[in-house]
Amino acid sequence: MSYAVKEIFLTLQGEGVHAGRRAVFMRFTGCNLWSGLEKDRASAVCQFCDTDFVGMDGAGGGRFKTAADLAKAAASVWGNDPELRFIVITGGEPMLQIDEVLIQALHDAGFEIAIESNGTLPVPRSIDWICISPKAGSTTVQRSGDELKLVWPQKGSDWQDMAHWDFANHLVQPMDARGDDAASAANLESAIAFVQANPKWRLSLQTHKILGLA
Ligand SMILES: C[S@@+](CC[C@H](N)C(=O)[O-])C[C@H]1O[C@@H](n2cnc3c(N)ncnc32)[C@H](O)[C@@H]1O
Ligand SMILES: Nc1nc2[nH]cc(C(=O)O)c2c(=O)[nH]1
Ligand code: SF4
Ligand SMILES: [Mg+2]
Repeated sequence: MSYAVKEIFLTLQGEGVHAGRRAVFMRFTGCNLWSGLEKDRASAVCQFCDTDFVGMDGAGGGRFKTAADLAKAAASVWGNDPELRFIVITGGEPMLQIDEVLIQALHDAGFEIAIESNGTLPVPRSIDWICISPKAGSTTVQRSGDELKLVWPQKGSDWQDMAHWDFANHLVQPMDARGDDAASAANLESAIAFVQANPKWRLSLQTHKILGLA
């Protein structure tokens, strides 16, 4: 199988438990909860997405024929130092494309692998760090992992039920209202109040946006 990749870039992981860590980001094309086209946003299952995952035209993007080719591209973005290689696989929805062959190729290249997934498809435990971000209106089948990251607020999401799923870390991340600063500020305030009331949950900020990183 081949892989459709939007972009591959070096940055710091902005979100969650690994925030601040040097990471290669590999963003796969396509999602099962939104086409990625603005004309479809209002009718999509997931309507708040902050990401362009359409096409293969980003930096380092393209169609990769083999897992080995893709792992080689990721290694070259990391640079020469083989130490502490860390890759975050995201999208779009990366589980539409990731397979064991790719996971093995990235491990062979020395990467510790993290994933950002909406949890609608099972995620293999061969991935080292599983972050699931459930979306209201979809069925989360992947109910275990390292990090549950709930975008907040989300009408129709049952966080009390989620708290019983098998995750090591529980985070709430304020919804970026994409240009509506007042709404973003209200979402942040609401997320802080939620954490103040529910000590099982921690705040995750999108620090890359604060820092002006990709
Ligand atoms: C773009 S998604 C790609 C991975 C996967 N499809 C998912 O939803 O988890 C990456 C992360 O950004 C979060 N996210 C997307 N739009 C957001 C927004 N407007 N505000 C805050 N977080 C957002 C998602 O919930 C997810 O945790
Ligand atoms: N720096 C940075 N950190 C991130 N963490 C999760 C992201 C994502 O889009 O999946 C993301 C992203 O797009 N950039
Ligand atoms: S599931 Fe993830 S990639 Fe898909 S539209 Fe929602 S936030 Fe964006
Ligand atoms: Mg992002």
